[in-house]
Amino acid sequence: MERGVYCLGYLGPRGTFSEVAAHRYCERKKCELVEYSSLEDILRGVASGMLEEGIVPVENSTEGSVGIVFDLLAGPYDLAVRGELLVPVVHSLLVRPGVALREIEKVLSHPQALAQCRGFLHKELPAAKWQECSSTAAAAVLVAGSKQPWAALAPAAAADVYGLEVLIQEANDCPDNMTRFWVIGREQLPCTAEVCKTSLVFSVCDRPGALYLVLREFALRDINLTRIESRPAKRRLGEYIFFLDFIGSTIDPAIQNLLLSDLKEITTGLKVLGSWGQA
Ligand SMILES: O=C(O)C(=O)C[C@]1(C(=O)O)C=C[C@@H](O)C=C1
Repeated sequence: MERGVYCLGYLGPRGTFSEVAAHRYCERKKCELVEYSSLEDILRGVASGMLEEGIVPVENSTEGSVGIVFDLLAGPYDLAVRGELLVPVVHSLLVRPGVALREIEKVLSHPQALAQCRGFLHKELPAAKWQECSSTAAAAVLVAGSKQPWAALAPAAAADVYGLEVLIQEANDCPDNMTRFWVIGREQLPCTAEVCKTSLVFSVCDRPGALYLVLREFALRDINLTRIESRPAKRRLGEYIFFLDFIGSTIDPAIQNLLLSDLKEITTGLKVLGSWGQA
């Protein structure tokens, strides 16, 4: 592939919500968009230097975190969070022209999308089977290429790309459905925006008050936390790592002191994922 100056990886094919996020991000810089069929491949592409950056979904307002991204950032890949974008997510039910709602036997989409439309599917298509695909647009491709009465949950814009029809405009259960995307690069960038966020992942000893002691450091400094979540440490059942986002930048000396000194002493492992301007 001929390489432009700046390659941004996203979850393809054309027509995904990730592509919407990628285009929004690229309004600010000239990008060459490179499509991938898995989030891990995007991170691997960034780590290997094939891509300058990748854009990945990390959190949805209905379904919560995209666990795989957090696991990969905490574990095998030493990558940096450099930005975030919030994208409104409206799932439409797409069919081949002429297919009616009562005929639909199977609904295809990304597992996040199926889950965000769970109520709609139970109510409107209780007998239809669900098939998970690598993305919403990948589901649209399969529906377009099949002779079966199938439907895809995908952005309405994917209908034009793949010659489908929008049967139901909005199938998501929550009207303000929104997904947060992170821009991932290799090195961390200094955040100088008016409001910065910083993300870290840490572990603590299994003893009373261990997590409290970490949170206390933030409370004492009047630092506002914006997200905290535990994920399995993948060693033993009941062992966790914690992901925490807060308002502040790693260029602030007080934050540097907190991360490099105070938190280091009361955690058993600490990795800063980066600072970026709040969306
Ligand atoms: O399949 C897509 O269109 C994507 O961009 C992926 C993805 C996700 O993984 O969360 C992005 C936004 C929506 O939450 C549903 C699916």
